Amino acid sequence: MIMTNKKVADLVSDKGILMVLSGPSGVGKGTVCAALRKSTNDLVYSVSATTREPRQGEVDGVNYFFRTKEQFLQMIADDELLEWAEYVGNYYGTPRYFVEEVLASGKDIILEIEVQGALKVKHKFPEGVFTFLLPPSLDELQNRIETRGTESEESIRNRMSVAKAEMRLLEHYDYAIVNDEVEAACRRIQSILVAERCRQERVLHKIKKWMDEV
Ligand SMILES: Nc1nc2c(ncn2[C@@H]2O[C@H](COP(=O)(O)OP(=O)(O)O)[C@@H](O)[C@H]2O)c(=O)[nH]1
Ligand SMILES: Nc1ncnc2c1ncn2[C@@H]1O[C@H](COP(=O)(O)OP(=O)(O)O)[C@@H](O)[C@H]1O
Repeated sequence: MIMTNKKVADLVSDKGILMVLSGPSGVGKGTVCAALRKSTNDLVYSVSATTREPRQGEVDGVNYFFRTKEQFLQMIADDELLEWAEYVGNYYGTPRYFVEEVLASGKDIILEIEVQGALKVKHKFPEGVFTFLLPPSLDELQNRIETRGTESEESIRNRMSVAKAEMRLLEHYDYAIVNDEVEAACRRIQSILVAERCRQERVLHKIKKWMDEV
């Protein structure tokens, strides 16, 4: 059958984009994701499971699925997690089915996860888009963790030392964004998503197949 009437736009838009957003504790990942959730309807946020205690104001099922260590280990055993990692004494993991469903429905999804988990996702989803959020400076990073007021002195020290190790893994990411100002960081992430939707490799095989058929 001649398929010259088929719309190219329909051809190229099927699966959504998986974006991973990493960055040191306190850089503003949560703040930037919350702003993106408000302003961008077609970007879905993946809610992780964790064994850490909820902070004041955090809601189960919105910020995280708060689980006991036993429950978390059971999720691993049941293969319910796309990836998981231990970070400063707690477990964190991404529920797998939700991510798969969102991508299959054609929507984009953002995973706010630390670097070990991000590298595991990269292995499973090499076509994912890996973005690293950088602080304007290390002093400002420490200042942000301190002003957030959620961590003990020990937790701040641990997070700052992990931060330096995490920033050394920047080379594994596709994009680096400085979170100097929240709105500007959001605009940069939205621009990345727009550009990635047009990335030639995402559509090339479909266009080739279509051209072979017409
Ligand atoms: N690997 C992995 N890391 C996660 C996940 N969810 C959150 N994280 C990361 O775990 C780290 C600690 O998160 P959190 O306790 O909320 O502390 P914060 O970064 O200081 O706000 C951060 O780097 C998060 O991005 C997940 O599902 N998997
Ligand atoms: N661009 C920014 N400029 C100034 N303060 C910021 C900015 N982004 C986030 N913050 C503040 O820094 C602190 C840490 O942000 P948060 O989103 O909790 O970081 P993360 O999720 O990366 O640990 C919060 O108090 C937040 O209000």
